[in-house]
Amino acid sequence: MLTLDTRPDLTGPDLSDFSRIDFTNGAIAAVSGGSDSTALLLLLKNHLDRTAPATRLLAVTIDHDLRPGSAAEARAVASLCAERGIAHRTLRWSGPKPSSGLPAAARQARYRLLAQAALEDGIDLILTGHTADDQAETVLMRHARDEGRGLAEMAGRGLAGMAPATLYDWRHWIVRPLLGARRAALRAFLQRENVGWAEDPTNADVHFERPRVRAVLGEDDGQRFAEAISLARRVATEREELGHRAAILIRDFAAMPTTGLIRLDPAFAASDDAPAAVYAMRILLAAVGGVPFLPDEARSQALFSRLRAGPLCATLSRTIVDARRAGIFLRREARGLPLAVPASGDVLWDGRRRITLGDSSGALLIAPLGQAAAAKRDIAENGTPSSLARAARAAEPALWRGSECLGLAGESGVPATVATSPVVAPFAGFLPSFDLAPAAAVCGLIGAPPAPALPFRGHSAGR
Ligand SMILES: Nc1ncnc2c1ncn2[C@@H]1O[C@H](COP(=O)(O)OP(=O)(O)OP(=O)(O)O)[C@@H](O)[C@H]1O
Repeated sequence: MLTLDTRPDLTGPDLSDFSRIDFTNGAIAAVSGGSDSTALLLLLKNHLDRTAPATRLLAVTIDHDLRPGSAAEARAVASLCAERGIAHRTLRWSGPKPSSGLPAAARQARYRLLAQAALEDGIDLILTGHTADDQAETVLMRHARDEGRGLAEMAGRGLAGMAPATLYDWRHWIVRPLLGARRAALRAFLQRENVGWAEDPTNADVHFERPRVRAVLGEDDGQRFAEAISLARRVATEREELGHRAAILIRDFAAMPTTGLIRLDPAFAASDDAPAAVYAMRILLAAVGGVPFLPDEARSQALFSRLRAGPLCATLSRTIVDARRAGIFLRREARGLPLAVPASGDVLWDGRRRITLGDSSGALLIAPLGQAAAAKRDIAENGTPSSLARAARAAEPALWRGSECLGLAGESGVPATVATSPVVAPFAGFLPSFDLAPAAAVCGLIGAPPAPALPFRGHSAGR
């Protein structure tokens, strides 16, 4: 099981956090030029020089183009890399910047550009310099949003903080080898090495939430820091354990009788492990609805209690839950399905399907199959109520030429160049390593491609 290493001190050459990472296919170090990521770069370089000097190492700096000094900071990283014989690239976030939610948009752009560099250079592993300080700040910020709950109470899963590894876009592993390190220790290391770093003025700008939390963390004697880290450790362990139990329930009780329709055995609602059942249900609701986040816990609990009480039909997370004697059926609601889009390129459709379209004629469209076309299709006789199977099919993506429906991908009449593959919606963008087990269970259920194995020695996907 992956847990946070909170050793407060580290010295460069003895840093052990790299030793379990599999560098076979090279690594990208995400280096802003700040102290943490500069230390990451030098520690990593030392480690690779000692253990695997032939490893491909690429440092990537994202120039967010938000401050006048950002290009110069990127150049400073480039010259440090040149001195140390490390390949380096700068990628610029060009285009319009939003007037609100800037930190979140910058973060999104940063990951997108890092992934672009990874793709272009054929390296899947990305390392960032997040530290134990970042972790404590993240946990306290999330906790502040969880108003009304005491720090010791059953905490939301977000309080697990950042995972040691997160799969981005179901493709690139982002690993955070310095999560156990304190920023002060990293700065001391850089000072010993005589290497400077850039100070980002936004880090001290109290208009932003993180610098405010950072200031609070610096106020006491490390008490709040220690509490936040130990909370994160505890919640991370609980979250992984709950995920494993939810995965077992999904494997034991869930099936997909037809595309787009999930059936839970009625015994699911009678499960002894109600917390795991609610968690499994939240994950399935998000997956069926094509939503990147889990539905609200309290509403999900209420729905689960009603499921225990008997038949119902309810909607949550864009998913219709239809519980009857034949089973508990989940399907995408018809409301809010995507409008017709031209069939070309690579599309994430409705958050649920990755569609690759080889058509460049411009004559084909992707749109929901719809009720009329679904009514004309044969439905397999497998005990599933045909009305439910048809309703689920109606919300599936189909290929159209004008008003003529060519059918669903994979059917005869649909060009073989059109391929569709299911997506595990709540984890498709970011899959924290805490959640590997339930993600693997949903993958198996809906036939999505498995997540690439964790880049740690001795680990495989799903554990
Ligand atoms: N502009 C950037 N270019 C490349 N990587 C970045 C950039 N900004 C952040 N990162 C990566 O994300 C991590 C966490 O980001 P955060 O914003 O906390 O760092 P920072 O304060 O900008 O810099 P540092 O972590 O180096 O002190 C960094 O350690 C780094 O690995």
